[in-house]
Amino acid sequence: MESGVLTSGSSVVLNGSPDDHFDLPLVERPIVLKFGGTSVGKFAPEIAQICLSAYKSRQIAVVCSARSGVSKAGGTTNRLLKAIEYATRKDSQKAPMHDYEPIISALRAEHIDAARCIASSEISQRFQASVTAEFEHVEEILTMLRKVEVVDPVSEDQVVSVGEKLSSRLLAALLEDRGIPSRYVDLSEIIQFPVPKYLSQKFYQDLSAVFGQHLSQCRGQVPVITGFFGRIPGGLLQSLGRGYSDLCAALVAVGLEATELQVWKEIDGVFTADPSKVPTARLLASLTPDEAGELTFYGSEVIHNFTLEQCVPRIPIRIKNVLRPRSAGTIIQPQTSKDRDCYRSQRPKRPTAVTVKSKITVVNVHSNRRVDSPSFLERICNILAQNSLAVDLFEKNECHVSLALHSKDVFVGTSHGGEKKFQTQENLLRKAVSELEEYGVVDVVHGMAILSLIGGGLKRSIGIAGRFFTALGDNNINIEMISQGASEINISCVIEERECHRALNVVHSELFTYLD
Ligand SMILES: Nc1ncnc2c1ncn2[C@@H]1O[C@H](COP(=O)(O)OP(=O)(O)O)[C@@H](O)[C@H]1O
Ligand SMILES: N[C@@H](CC(=O)OP(=O)(O)O)C(=O)O
Repeated sequence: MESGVLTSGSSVVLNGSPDDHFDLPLVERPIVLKFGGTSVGKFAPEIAQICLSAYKSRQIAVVCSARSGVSKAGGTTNRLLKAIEYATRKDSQKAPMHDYEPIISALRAEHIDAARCIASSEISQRFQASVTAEFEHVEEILTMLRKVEVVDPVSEDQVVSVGEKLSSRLLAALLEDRGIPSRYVDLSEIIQFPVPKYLSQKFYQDLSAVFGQHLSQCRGQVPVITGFFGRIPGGLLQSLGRGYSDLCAALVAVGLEATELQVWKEIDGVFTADPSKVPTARLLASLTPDEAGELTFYGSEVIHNFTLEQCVPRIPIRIKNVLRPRSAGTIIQPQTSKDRDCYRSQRPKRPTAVTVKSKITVVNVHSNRRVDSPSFLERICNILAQNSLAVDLFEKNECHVSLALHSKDVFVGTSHGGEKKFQTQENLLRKAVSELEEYGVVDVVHGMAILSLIGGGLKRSIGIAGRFFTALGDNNINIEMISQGASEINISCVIEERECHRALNVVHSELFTYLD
């Protein structure tokens, strides 16, 4: 088969071995490489080199997020969102510090400056012209928004999508510059079919098939794809939130029946603990999708949940480091339910990783016994649901319930004018607590963290929980709440947030020394 030719596949089978899921022979299935914002922002030439090496031996497709500088917080997406916020402020004409123009000028200058790594002046000029045109369009939208002083989801998406459009244009230009036939692929208006109100798995299956068909047109060229896709009524940002480019890469991988999705970061892969907090943490060669999902949920977000959901059980995901491309990274292998049972029985009887999730509030409700035990639980769940409060850990006995909640702003709807409405979790909690007080004495403890031990082998391991809690106790780390059972691969407890760094290290040296 011709190098770089992509073919789409659309079969979807949810059981059987991973290779049974595909129509295409192995040789025709590409690798999808996804690059995050900080990597594209800092290491575009290194990324071009990675693509070149991969392209020499395989068919590849590339997905890019918007450029960031040192951190995602100061990245293109955040600054475009800030520009929208300034444009729609009611006092935008009056307050010079809320002028969005300096933000746009700086972004334009940075993108033009990024063209420095393109050697060919012709390719560089073409890229720079696209930067100018994209920002002219952004300015037109922002001028309109300044007049109406409110943002609608379509305009928000149009502005935000420019981040991914320009990073993908940059990488496509760089690949062309390095002699790889490449094609910039804009997915920001790819959805031309009815979108259901709730984004179901069927919708994602249809979408990945559409991506696959669209990309099969890149005959003989490496597609460099915007990690932004749309249009979704209500907006991509509002429907999915941040991290959508990981989802996009997963859907591209499914649509192209990729042999592997490689998510390139600035870290070697998944470690036994966050290496920025635990210096002795070790790189894990492999991880099950269940373990990766638990790790992500409980604070170690190395891989986005969306990506896992779409790739599992079909496509392996490999986390790799843009700065150490020769390192094999960490692979998350798809598993069928049969594999899972077999794997669990073979998994070492020890934990895989320890993680911490901060910004936790614990709510304890001691029943006044005005309602019986089952109704007590039902009322509590209703109050939480009515107040849009999600619970991370839940413990109950006959007359006592403890809840651990992660504090974040909660999206509670859109006004008639299209304005997004958020509530801080604190406000939602205050209201919920006043309602819970009808059923008992409520106390609220802020400044907590969830410490979790994750591992496929935990269920069959005797004595691990004991060593986990003893290590904490021996080091005077107080445990506010314990939970084991909701997931058989996770043992969690709630501790004070100020102790979480120490707790991670204490638990790591007690339970992960087998690696030394
Ligand atoms: N178990 C873990 N293994 C690897 N990284 C972890 C783990 N837990 C937390 N992290 C953190 O996740 C981040 C992963 O890196 P990266 O994805 O490149 O950063 P970003 O989230 O800024 O894109 C790092 O900041 C790392 O400290
Ligand atoms: N640029 C988007 C999409 C994204 O997924 O970014 P990253 O791959 O850098 O996490 C965001 O900031 O949310």
